[in-house]
Amino acid sequence: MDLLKPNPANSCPLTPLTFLERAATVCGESTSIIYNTTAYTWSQTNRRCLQLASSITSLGINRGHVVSVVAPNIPAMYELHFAVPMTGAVLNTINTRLDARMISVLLRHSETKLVFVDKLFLPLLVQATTLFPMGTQPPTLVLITDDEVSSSTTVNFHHTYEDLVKKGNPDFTWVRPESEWDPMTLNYTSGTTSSPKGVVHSHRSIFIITLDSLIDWSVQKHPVYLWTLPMFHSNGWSFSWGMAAVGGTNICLRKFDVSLVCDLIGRYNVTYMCGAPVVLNMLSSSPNPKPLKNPVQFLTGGAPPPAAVLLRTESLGFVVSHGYGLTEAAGVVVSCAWKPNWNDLTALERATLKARQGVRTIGMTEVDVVDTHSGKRVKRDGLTLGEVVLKGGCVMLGYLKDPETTSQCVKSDGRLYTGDVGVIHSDGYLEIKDRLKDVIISGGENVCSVEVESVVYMNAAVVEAAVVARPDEFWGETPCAFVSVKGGVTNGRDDQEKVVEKEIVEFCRERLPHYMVPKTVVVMEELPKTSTGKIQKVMLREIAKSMGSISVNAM
Ligand SMILES: Nc1ncnc2c1ncn2[C@@H]1O[C@H](COP(=O)(O)OP(=O)(O)OP(=O)(O)O)[C@@H](O)[C@H]1O
Repeated sequence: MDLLKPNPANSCPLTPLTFLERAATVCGESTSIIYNTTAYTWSQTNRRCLQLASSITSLGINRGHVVSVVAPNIPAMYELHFAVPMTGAVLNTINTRLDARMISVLLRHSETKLVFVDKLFLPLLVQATTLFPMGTQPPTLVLITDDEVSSSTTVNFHHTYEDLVKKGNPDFTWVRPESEWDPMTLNYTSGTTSSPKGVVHSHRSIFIITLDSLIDWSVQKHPVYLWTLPMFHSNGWSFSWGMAAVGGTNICLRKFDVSLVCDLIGRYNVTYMCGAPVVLNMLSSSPNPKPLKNPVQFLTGGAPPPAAVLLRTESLGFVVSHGYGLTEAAGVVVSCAWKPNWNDLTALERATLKARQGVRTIGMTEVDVVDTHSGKRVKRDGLTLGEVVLKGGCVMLGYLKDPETTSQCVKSDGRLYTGDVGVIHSDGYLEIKDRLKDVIISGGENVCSVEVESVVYMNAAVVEAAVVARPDEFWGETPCAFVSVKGGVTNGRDDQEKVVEKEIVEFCRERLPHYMVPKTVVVMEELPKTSTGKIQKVMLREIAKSMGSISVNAM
């Protein structure tokens, strides 16, 4: 046995890029991408990506260079997930909801050499490059044109996307990673809790998360996948490469719009889609939502889905799976693995179980909840709070140019500390209670905002809810709920708002211990969201802070 060592036949670097060539062989004539009137087959997608990769190489892009993309979920965005790493370069998909200043910061931080920009975002990109300091070379821009977008440009482009595809060599020998640890992607985090951090993943990590996610979600061969999750959000949780692995059809769309989404589901017989809970909320709280003709698998994650929202969405025919993950782990690494006997429970009981984040996916080595300081695991009693830690092959290489923050997160005990607070139930299932930074400490008691929110969401009038700390002279902090309600409230109608506030406080009093009940309720038209659609608690905390202490005001 001792003589048996890894050999060249089994040490080839793992990379998800090999899925594409296989898809072209196995299902070359099947549809790979549909977007408006454009449709490609897998052999066309393979050829287009090779041609594009060869053209990108001819622009001087080499191993380790960063190539960025600012585009919505259109075919070019999908193809670049293969074409860029096929040149040896690192793919950086930039959030299209960021402003010019932030985009400029990210382009400089990543030392981006080339940017592919969708026509709609061209003015933003041009503005971002004008913010480069004098003497700094801005990246080369490549324009992605689209008949759906009518915006004229005065910028003189040397390259357009389709020209690069056309000019490229279909027999290009793509650049394989020298090691599976070679960097493949760079993603800046959403910036929910701090400034965005540049997460770098290797080919190995993306290979593992892609296969792991397909298995965990039981994705069958030849699915029809609707792109409702932005591909820029943690690489679309790896399903861009995943669809090539299973020969799926990617239905692309520029923008999430409930009626368009419902139309596409029916038109193409969509079988799978993903999105944050906010997407579930939009689908299920639109006026007169129509039940689906055929069930659609929906994977949600990125934020805690309230049981009430799960219940509403499932009643329309969506089969919701719930996963937990973070950019630093490349996608979904914990999921609420469903047990057949849970099907016998009531709809509300099922939704409550499904709102728990669950257990590690098979690709992960360890997921636990530990005391942040000692690193020791907490009791499995569903009550003892601790920090969620992870270990597995899809944990990031680290934050770009930030070894200090990397070592604060990937600690010397070999685990990634997520900054999320959770409990482990006696059946071994994890439940996230909050982010460390969002826990409210009221009169010495820890109040987990997610728990209060899940109760507020059960109120039939509520569309969105977020609970944050309001500073208080007596209690230290008190829970303050921000809500938006069905039909909204008429601007300036204080009496209407007062009724909503009173009703929500009463509703919570009947269902929560006194110290957890929001002492303040603020009704808003719509809650502010981060660029990935998460409710922006930082901003709500500022508003709560500016309201001052209730205890003093009341005196
Ligand atoms: N199913 C889920 N339930 C509860 N929270 C979730 C779930 N999935 C993800 N999250 C939250 O989202 C976080 C990961 O989000 P992401 O990687 O997009 O960046 P971010 O944490 O929002 O931004 P930043 O790190 O810049 O503050 C997790 O750490 C967790 O707090």
